[in-house]
Amino acid sequence: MFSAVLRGLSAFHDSHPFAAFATFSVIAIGLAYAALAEFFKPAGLRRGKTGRPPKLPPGPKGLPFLGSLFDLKEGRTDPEFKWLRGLSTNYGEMATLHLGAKTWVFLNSKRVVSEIIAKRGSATNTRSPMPVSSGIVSHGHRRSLLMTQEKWAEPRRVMHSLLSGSALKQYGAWQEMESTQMLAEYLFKPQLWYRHHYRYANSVIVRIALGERLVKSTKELEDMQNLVTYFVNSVGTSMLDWFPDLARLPTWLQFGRGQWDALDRWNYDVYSSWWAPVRNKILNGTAPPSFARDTLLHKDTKYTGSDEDAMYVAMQLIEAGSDTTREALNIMTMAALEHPEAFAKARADVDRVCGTGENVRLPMLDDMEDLRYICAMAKEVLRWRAIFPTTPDHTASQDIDFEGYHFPTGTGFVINTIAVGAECENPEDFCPDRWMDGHETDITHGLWQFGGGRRICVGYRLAQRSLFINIARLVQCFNYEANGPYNPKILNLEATDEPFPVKVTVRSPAYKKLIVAEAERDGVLQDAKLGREKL
Ligand code: HEM
Repeated sequence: MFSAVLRGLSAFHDSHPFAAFATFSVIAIGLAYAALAEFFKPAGLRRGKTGRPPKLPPGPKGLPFLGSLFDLKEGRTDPEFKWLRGLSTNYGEMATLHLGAKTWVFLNSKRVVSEIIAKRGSATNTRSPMPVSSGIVSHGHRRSLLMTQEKWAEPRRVMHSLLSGSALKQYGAWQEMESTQMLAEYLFKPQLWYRHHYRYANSVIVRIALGERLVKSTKELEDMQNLVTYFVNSVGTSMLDWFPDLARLPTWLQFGRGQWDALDRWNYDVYSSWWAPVRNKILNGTAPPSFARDTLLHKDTKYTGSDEDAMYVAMQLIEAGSDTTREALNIMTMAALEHPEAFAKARADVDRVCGTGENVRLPMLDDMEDLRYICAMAKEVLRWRAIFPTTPDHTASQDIDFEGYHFPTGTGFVINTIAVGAECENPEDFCPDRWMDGHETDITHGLWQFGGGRRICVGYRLAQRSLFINIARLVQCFNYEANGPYNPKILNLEATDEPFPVKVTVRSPAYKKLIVAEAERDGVLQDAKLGREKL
């Protein structure tokens, strides 16, 4: 039979050589396409561990092979986030997207986020492989944010002990002191308001992680901020991240590999320049208390990673902790320009608790229970303009059945924070009052901007306290007005220079006096007066 087919093909080739060539080519291309399509089939279209066929929510069809990759790229950078909003209006609470060899289900409502990310957290706590962003540009150590479950458990264990419970009390004093310095910097250099946000955020987390107050030049700080921006922008921009099997090819066949290796080297050098002096002091016994000294490099804590792992854990904490807090304070500034009525209400709340005139004092972290409008404002800042329009994927480590759907192992779940944040009345308005529900002091109650489940942001309590103390003090002491045209939807969060034009002035000479006195008492007045070259 087979030889008869061969004889027939041979005869066809002899009699019609051109037609035969065309036919064979079409067949070969078809077979190659089918083989590749099978090899790169998105995770959500495969059978999972139970062997049952998938049943997924609806979603855009996308292109062959690439799926909706182009839409995702544009959708996450559009200042209006129309595409991300559309996923909710067009497909409902869940929308399935095939992205290269991955399948991500976008969770568009609080209800499904709570069901999948929180209630089923033990089955949705890993991440899909990202060879570039969590491997190549991280010197093979992987970014904690993107680590898969097996790799992540150890760094998460040590980070957790650092950022919860009693440790927060100790950090509170540092947060208040750095915040006082920030107010003084606002006084002396109001035009650099955005840099003061970064110095504050960076200084707090550097002190926690490495034990010392920040002594870095503007250039070093900019390097660090740029590094984070490049890293964040590297996530999902390479085909290797969407087709992780391609990372098994020889490196010379991996398109664009050179630029990722260069980013890795830069990253490694910047990290080492921050880490090495601290490590040396720890080794020769002269280092002050810190997460690095007392946890990562301390023999009693049994941290199982290598020295280099420790560096990546400490430095990633600094990365994750400083840029986000800085960005949130920039969003607060935009809210002050756009919604002066909310700003005035917040100031009245602070004045009620901290007084005015002769008896005025700065708000402290202990005022949180009494300053609930400020707590609500911190939540609204994060809802109103999302720092992360989508969270990283929470990938299923087992098959999941939910409301008639069957999600196979390997399906990723992503919180669409734009759609979820718009589940309220007049979502475009900046309205802290919407959070005055008795849960103001619990920043994750009803708010998914820190992610959720077992991968919830390690630093959310620290971040909450930073936002609280700084929002309370800034609304109390300073006035904001626009200093030129701007677009309220474009925050330029990545900019190292002024992201939008703002004129900041101190509320009155009495507040100037208060800030100077407090900065002097905390011993940070001189630091605040220094030029930005060394702080
Ligand atoms: C406004 C401030 C912040 C926001 C909006 C934010 C947001 C997030 C989000 C969305 C995630 C992913 C969560 C998930 O996958 O469900 C995350 C993870 C993380 N965040 Fe934050 N974050 C902030 C501040 C901080 C701070 C201050 C620190 C450190 C001190 C920090 C450290 C981390 C780390 C280490 C992870 C990785 C957690 C893991 O994968 O297990 N973040 N953050």
